[in-house]
Formats: sequence, structure tokens, C-alpha cells
Amino acid sequence: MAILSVRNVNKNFGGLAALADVNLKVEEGMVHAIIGPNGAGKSTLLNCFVGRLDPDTGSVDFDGTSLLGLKPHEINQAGISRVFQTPEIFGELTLVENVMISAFAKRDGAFKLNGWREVWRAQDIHGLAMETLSDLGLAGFSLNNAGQLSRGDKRRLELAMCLVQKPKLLLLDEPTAGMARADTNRTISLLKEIAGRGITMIVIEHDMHVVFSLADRISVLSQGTIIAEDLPEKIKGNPRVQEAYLGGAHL
Ligand SMILES: Nc1ncnc2c1ncn2[C@@H]1O[C@H](COP(=O)(O)OP(=O)(O)OP(=O)(O)O)[C@@H](O)[C@H]1O
Repeated sequence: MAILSVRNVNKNFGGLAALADVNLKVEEGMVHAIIGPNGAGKSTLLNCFVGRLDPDTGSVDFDGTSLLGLKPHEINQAGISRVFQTPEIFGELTLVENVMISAFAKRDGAFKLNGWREVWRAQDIHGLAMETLSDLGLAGFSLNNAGQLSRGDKRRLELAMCLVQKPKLLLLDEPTAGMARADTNRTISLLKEIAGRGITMIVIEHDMHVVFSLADRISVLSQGTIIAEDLPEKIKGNPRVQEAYLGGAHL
């Protein structure tokens, strides 16, 4: 069953068709990668899933509900969590505080900045945050400031901030961008383990090692249009994809 359905989506910026009649179905429980050259429209499409952009025409349905016109926090509450290209964490706060904020944002739709430290009294949320940090191997650093973490650990914290929300769909925008190979491989293993729990994922990624290690299915965007959608092994051999994506080189 498709958890996300995109139908005939168009998005123009001035005279530029960033998305041209995009159709996409993401099946529940799958890791679905969206790949394509720079400027293909990947981020524009992702932004249509999180309330940062509304398509000019077409529809985006998630779990049976239209996402059009919903605000980012409403989409988050509906069950979509996102890991950004550059980790979006609160560097001055501790790891556990970061994860608690995320849990409150999901539960209440917002948190009050002035009074939120009171939430330490909310033992249920604190417990949940610690459990999630422990799950990602970060419990030992729970009282450290998030700003002190390495790039790889900031990514893991951001994943913790998503997982504490118990998302139905996890959006990963270049989850290994800027990482050294060892950190990339650790992230791949972690994401595989998370996928194994049945959480549906959409991954946008330039690193083909990451894409082919993780994806159950791949859609290829080129100049705002989906030119192929298939199993990874079929995408690898698709001449149209090789031509559009890498100018004829082999994936
Ligand atoms: N807010 C905007 N205003 C005008 N043009 C935009 C805007 N956002 C994106 N574009 C243009 O739309 C096209 C698609 O951009 P998009 O960022 O979605 O591509 P992408 O596939 O994510 O690229 P990359 O892999 O480099 O991140 C590009 O030509 C880009 O310059």
C-alpha cells in the first residue's frame, strides 16, 4: 500500500519548471531513494512533502490525507519527520533537551520557549528521550551540549530527534553529506537497522554507495521529470538514467 502518493505535481519558479508533472508512489515499509543530477528538482519535491512549498498544481497525499495547505508542524504531527542536509539542532542545549523538544513538538505541535525547561518534570517525555538516545548509542552524552558533537554524532542526534516522534515516514535529505567513509558506513548500518523496524523512508542522496546500500526502490529525477522508477539493479542498467544522470557513465 502506498503511504505517499504524488500525482501530476507541477512547480514553477518564474519561467523555470522545477517539477513537471511528477508522479510518485512510496510503498509503506520501503526505503525509496530519489536521485538525480544537481538542479533536477529533488529538494523542491521534498519541500512539497513537508509544507515548505505547495505545488502549483497536482496533489500530495500522505496516509490517506492531502498535505496541500498544511503547515510544517501539522505535517510533522501527521507522522512525517525530516533529517536535513545540515543538522538542525540546538547547539546550546543538551542532547536530552534537544530530543525532548522534538518529542514535545510532535505531541503538542509546539513548545513554549520561556517555560519549556519546566518540562523536565514531564518524566514520560524525559524517559522517552533517554530511551531514544540510548537506542542510538548517545545516552552517555545526554547532558553534553549538542554543539560539541562531531558531525556524524550531530546526524545521530538529529535522527534521535526524528525517531522520538515515532514517524510513519522519515525523510532523509543527504544523510551522509560531508561525512568521511567510516562515518558514512556507520550511518548506512544505522539507517538499515531503522528501516528494519518497518519505518518508511525517502532518501535523497548523491552518494551512490549509500543509495544502493539502502534503497528498495529508486526514482530518478531529471530536469523536473521522473525519468525512471524501478528496483536498484534495474536502475543501474537503465541507459536513459546513465545518460541523464551521469552523461553516459555507468552507475
Ligand atoms: N526558491 C527558488 N526560486 C527559484 N528557483 C529555484 C528555487 N528553488 C529551486 N530553484 C531552482 O529549481 C531547480 C530545482 O532545484 P532543486 O534545489 O530542487 O534541485 P536538486 O535536485 O535538489 O539539486 P541539488 O542536488 O543540487 O540540491 C533548480 O534549477 C533551482 O535553481
